[in-house]
Amino acid sequence: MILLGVNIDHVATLRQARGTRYPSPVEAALVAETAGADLITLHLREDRRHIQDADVFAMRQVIKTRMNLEMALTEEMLENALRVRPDDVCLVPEKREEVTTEGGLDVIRYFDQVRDFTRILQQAGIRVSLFIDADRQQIEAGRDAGAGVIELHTGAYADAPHAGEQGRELARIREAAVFASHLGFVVNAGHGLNYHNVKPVAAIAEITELNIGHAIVAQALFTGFEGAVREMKALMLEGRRDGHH
Ligand SMILES: CC(=O)[C@@H](O)[C@H](O)COP(=O)(O)O
Ligand SMILES: NCC(=O)COP(=O)(O)O
Repeated sequence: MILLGVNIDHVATLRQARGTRYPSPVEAALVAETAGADLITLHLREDRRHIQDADVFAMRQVIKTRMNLEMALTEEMLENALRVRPDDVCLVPEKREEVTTEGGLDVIRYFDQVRDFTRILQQAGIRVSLFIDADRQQIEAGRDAGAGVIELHTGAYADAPHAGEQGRELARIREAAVFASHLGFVVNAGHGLNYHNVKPVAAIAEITELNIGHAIVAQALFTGFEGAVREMKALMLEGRRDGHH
């Protein structure tokens, strides 16, 4: 089984471009669920460049599957999460000047804070995922911090300039997924996945869930949002079933 988390951040990007009320990320989330999304992911960034606080609260009221809130390691976001009570929180690094999430959370460097946030969120009944690079030491630090889920950052794989580099990055992801799975983690993956590169990642049996957003929202411009979600889910299931690409 491989689950699809549809990240609806960039529906909000289009709305924020003009400050209108449309397109609605909430409407997109409901369409995505109808189209086969197993959960909805949204990233409330500190700079509110796309998802707004109101989107998070509205989403909480209507999502029928699972709500996965991505957030930075800040007190503000922790308070937010405890108010909203998403099903999952994914702790991600944030830098104001970044175009998109550049790397994984440095669990080793911020160990105490990761451990404390993880405990507080888990005590509130929220499952905690750590968005990390495919790195054994980071995975082990995540275990020591008490997290039960990791999401492997697939950006380096997605951005690889040629097949050789892409193959090496895929091998790193596969090894990390096997290692983390043996440690008892639920292993997810995401960032930069699209219709051309998703199948090899979906073929990794230790991966439970892929979080995909930008490519789906982009495809929706041409085929509609429902079709874009259905196509991505179909490719993922194909990749998993075939076990190859
Ligand atoms: C953490 C992650 O990989 C995604 O949520 C990504 O951050 C999408 O949001 P941005 O495109 O704003 O980075
Ligand atoms: N954590 C990855 C995510 O939620 C979506 O990332 P992207 O597909 O928008 O790059």
